[in-house]
Amino acid sequence: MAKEISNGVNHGTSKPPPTPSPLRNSKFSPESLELPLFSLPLLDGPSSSLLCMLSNAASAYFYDNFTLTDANLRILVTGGAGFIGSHLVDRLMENEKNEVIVADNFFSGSKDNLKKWIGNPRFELIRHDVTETLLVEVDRIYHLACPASPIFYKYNPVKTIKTNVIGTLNMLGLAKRVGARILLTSTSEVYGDPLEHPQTEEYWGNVNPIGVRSCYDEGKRVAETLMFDYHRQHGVEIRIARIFNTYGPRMNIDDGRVVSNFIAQALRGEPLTVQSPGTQTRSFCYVSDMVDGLVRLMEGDHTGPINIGNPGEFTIMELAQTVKELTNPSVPVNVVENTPDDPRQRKPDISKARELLGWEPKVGLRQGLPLMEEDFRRRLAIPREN
Ligand SMILES: NC(=O)c1ccc[n+]([C@@H]2O[C@H](COP(=O)([O-])OP(=O)(O)OC[C@H]3O[C@@H](n4cnc5c(N)ncnc54)[C@H](O)[C@@H]3O)[C@@H](O)[C@H]2O)c1
Ligand SMILES: O=C(O)[C@H]1O[C@H](OP(=O)(O)OP(=O)(O)OC[C@H]2O[C@@H](n3ccc(=O)[nH]c3=O)[C@H](O)[C@@H]2O)[C@H](O)[C@@H](O)[C@@H]1O
Repeated sequence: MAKEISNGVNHGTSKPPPTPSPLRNSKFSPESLELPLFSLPLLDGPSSSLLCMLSNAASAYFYDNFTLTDANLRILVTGGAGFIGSHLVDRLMENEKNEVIVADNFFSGSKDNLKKWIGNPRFELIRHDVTETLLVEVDRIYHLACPASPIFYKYNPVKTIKTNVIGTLNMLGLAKRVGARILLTSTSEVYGDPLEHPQTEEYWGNVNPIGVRSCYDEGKRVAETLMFDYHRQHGVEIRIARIFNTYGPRMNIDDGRVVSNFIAQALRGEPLTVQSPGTQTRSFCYVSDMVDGLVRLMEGDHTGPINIGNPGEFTIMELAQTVKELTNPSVPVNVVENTPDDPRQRKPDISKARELLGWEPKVGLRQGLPLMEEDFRRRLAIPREN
């Protein structure tokens, strides 16, 4: 059972949940709708299937006839206390018609990231582990819950794979039951150590199934499979984003990812640790661009998978030199040992995102790094010297 921690109010089972929002809209007329075939047979018992039919049908009507800004949506964000999740919550809460529920176990996320929304009547925060079932009446599920830094996901690999597999199964079960649309934040790691470059969505990947990263990359691959099986078998409306390295304010300062490591090291005057050989490449997407892509994918018409990332490609050594130049030119750059199975190259082909979502990133690395540096300076209490 989820423990409620926000607003001093129990938002769990003590009061009946309001009707899903498309049904709450006064212009909705269920009689005028043809119910979709995929809601049959009644696999979950009559009441939930009926709810699913009505909600799916209502959504179809609703989105054909109204612009997004007219929508009253109740939105669940799993992993919403984390880095990308908390920025997504900010974006969703900006629309005053939205209600947002965050479910997070705070493994790598923090209530601090959401503090500006705590107490807002349109916002609820639930301490909840997605490996347990959750019942909330929602229209949308952004399913982000999963540690993303390799250090965090390798810390307890069995838990990581449970989060990816059982957690996604639970969220798909919820989506099916309440007729919600669900978006999975998958990863470029499904391409493994890619033999095709740049990576298109058609590429099936080159992944080690038994390596130390497998709990994460194979876990996400199974999560994608589950999404498509629920879609084909149960008609659940799905969206899959394949996210490429994303950076920005609110990353955990010591979470081990490369951009946060380099900025923290530069600010502390410590050597930047380039893991060998330093010629491996990554493509870095600023978090506001990522959130924009996720919302467009969720509200668009395409299941995906769709790559969302910045196609600008940098070697890790180039990244270190750029951080050094922008943040602290006096720090040394050291080459240190790498970890197993580190992908040698990564760059998204974003043709699909451009064509199907009308999306492309706007913030370049040299614009984004200083924004992140400001946030890290504030949190580390290292003011800029004039
Ligand atoms: N940031 C990136 O570069 C990147 C790249 C590819 C994919 N992604 C995906 O995007 C999502 C968010 O990544 P992020 O960078 O914000 O990571 P993050 O670690 O900051 O956020 C993950 C959130 O999920 C929560 N969480 C973890 N396990 C949970 C569980 N079992 N139950 C409930 N909550 C749980 C954490 O506490 C945290 O708040 C993840 O699914 C990640 O795989 C991120
Ligand atoms: O884009 C993705 O799909 C994935 O990107 C990252 O995974 P990874 O690229 O391995 O992230 P980092 O730990 O930031 O490493 C990037 C590169 O920097 C190197 N690195 C890392 C840290 C460091 O201090 N120095 C350093 O050189 C690593 O060896 C690696 O080559 C994310 O952390 C994953 O959650 C995400 O799924």
